[in-house]
Amino acid sequence: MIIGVGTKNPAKLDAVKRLVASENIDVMIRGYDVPSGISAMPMSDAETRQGAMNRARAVLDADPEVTVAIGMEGGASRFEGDMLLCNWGALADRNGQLLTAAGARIPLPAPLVAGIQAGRELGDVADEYAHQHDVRANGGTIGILTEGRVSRSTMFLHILQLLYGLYLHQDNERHDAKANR
Ligand SMILES: O=P(O)(O)OP(=O)(O)OP(=O)(O)OC[C@H]1O[C@@H](n2cnc3c(O)ncnc32)[C@H](O)[C@@H]1O
Ligand SMILES: [Mg+2]
Repeated sequence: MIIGVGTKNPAKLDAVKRLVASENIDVMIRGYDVPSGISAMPMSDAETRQGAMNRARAVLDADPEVTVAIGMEGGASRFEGDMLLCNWGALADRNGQLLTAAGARIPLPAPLVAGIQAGRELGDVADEYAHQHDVRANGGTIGILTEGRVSRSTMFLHILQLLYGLYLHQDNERHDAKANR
């Protein structure tokens, strides 16, 4: 069985590796450079979730060998005067199932908000803010802002645990429905 992931970003792929290891799932993980179909810096929950769903569907289209596809997308979302870091994941399978789940959210500090409001990508602004290179592929903005307590990979792992749990739950529901017929 092959799990296809709609990214080449190591922080996101690491989250999938950690899920597979912790759940003891016997699969191969493949990363695909697929389009998210949204802007490079999504500015709402709706757009961010759409990006995650688009990536998952695009992976199923890209490789017929993939049985389950995952898309992960990061973005920002306005909430009561704050700009929150927001992240979404999507899981799609060949039976037309499409599940989504969101991750932890924290307000972005003013310098980061100013950067993305000026139309820049958060990853670039975060590099400058933290004086680091390629924050997006390593601990992520959430890692910087939490002093390493929660990395981008750990945040996405949580989303993947939600998705995998939801997927198992759907499966159980289907079996129960069949048994009660
Ligand atoms: O290669 P892909 O999978 O596209 O990975 P990415 O790092 O570009 O991540 P996203 O497209 O999901 O994120 C959309 C934008 O938000 C930025 N971003 C989101 N979350 C971030 C985080 O925790 N740390 C750094 N940048 C982040 C990212 O750099 C992009 O500009
Ligand atoms: Mg991107």
